[in-house]
Amino acid sequence: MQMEKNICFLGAGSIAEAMIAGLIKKQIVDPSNISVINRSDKQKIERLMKMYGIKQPVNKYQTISSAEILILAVKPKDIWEVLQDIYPYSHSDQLILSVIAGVTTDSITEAIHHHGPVIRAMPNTSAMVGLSATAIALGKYAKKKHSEVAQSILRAIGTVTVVKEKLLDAVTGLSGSGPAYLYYLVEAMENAAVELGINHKTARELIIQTIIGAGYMLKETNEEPVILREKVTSPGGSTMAGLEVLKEYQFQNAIDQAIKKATLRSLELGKMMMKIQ
Ligand SMILES: NC(=O)C1=CN([C@@H]2O[C@H](COP(=O)(O)OP(=O)(O)OC[C@H]3O[C@@H](n4cnc5c(N)ncnc54)[C@H](O)[C@@H]3O)[C@@H](O)[C@H]2O)C=CC1
Ligand SMILES: O=C(O)[C@@H]1CCC=N1
Repeated sequence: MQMEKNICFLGAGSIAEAMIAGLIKKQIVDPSNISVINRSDKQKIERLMKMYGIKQPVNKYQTISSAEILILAVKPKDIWEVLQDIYPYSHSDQLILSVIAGVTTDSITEAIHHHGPVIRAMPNTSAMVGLSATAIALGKYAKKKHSEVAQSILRAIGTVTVVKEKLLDAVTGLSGSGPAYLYYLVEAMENAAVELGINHKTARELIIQTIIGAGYMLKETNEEPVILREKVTSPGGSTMAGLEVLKEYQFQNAIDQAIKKATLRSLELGKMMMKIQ
């Protein structure tokens, strides 16, 4: 059943577009109930209107005040300006759903000057193909019914897991940024493959299927990754030789540090937002 709610996106970047595409493709919301406000880039809005049939707001502030759900999808550096601009038109009957890294529900609540429900989400760019791993956390005024609405919106772009808000920065470092770590790995695998004489197209096909296959193995077999790894690794074989090099270069330590640094950065982004206030 379609959700009969007016949704207004603030920010029309890649995450907003992925969400719009998912909501329409899965018929969760009728395009006529979606509007998008972007600071600049008229062409982008026109493309979104043409592609998805969404509405162009005639009056920005009327659109904001009549929306039942406001989705905040600008970069962290722009959120303070957005909240300053919209707070006189936002009200406590609206659900505010933010996908912005680092920015806490408390700081949003403080900036909008009312006690309406705020939910913070961290999706990832696999949202574009409906496969985001999204985590959400409820702000102090959000209830179960708001969580259900947020989850039905976010399920349009993949899976949704509810976590405590204090974990969302770690989620950002883990699964928000996670696709970038995997793409970085793919870049390295491709370079090595080409140097070894495999053509680029073949290398790409083999790597994609390897990643999909490993992902499915983890999901379908429920085996621990260490067990799956051991099953690939014959004693004295080629995998063991490869893994020894990864150990020598402290691969696991590098991943550990990357996730922790990304988590810290997410926290810093949130604190910067507090300082702007
Ligand atoms: N790209 C990613 O992998 C993920 C991003 N996020 C979060 O989603 C948010 C958006 O990210 P992207 O979509 O990648 O960014 P983006 O840069 O593609 O899009 C942001 C959009 O906001 C618009 N904008 C800026 N100021 C505005 C204002 N005052 N009013 C209206 N629109 C304004 C910009 O013109 C731009 O189109 C970020 O806060 C990011 O932390 C969350 C999860 C994953
Ligand atoms: O890099 C960023 O800040 C955003 C948050 C998670 C993925 N991209």
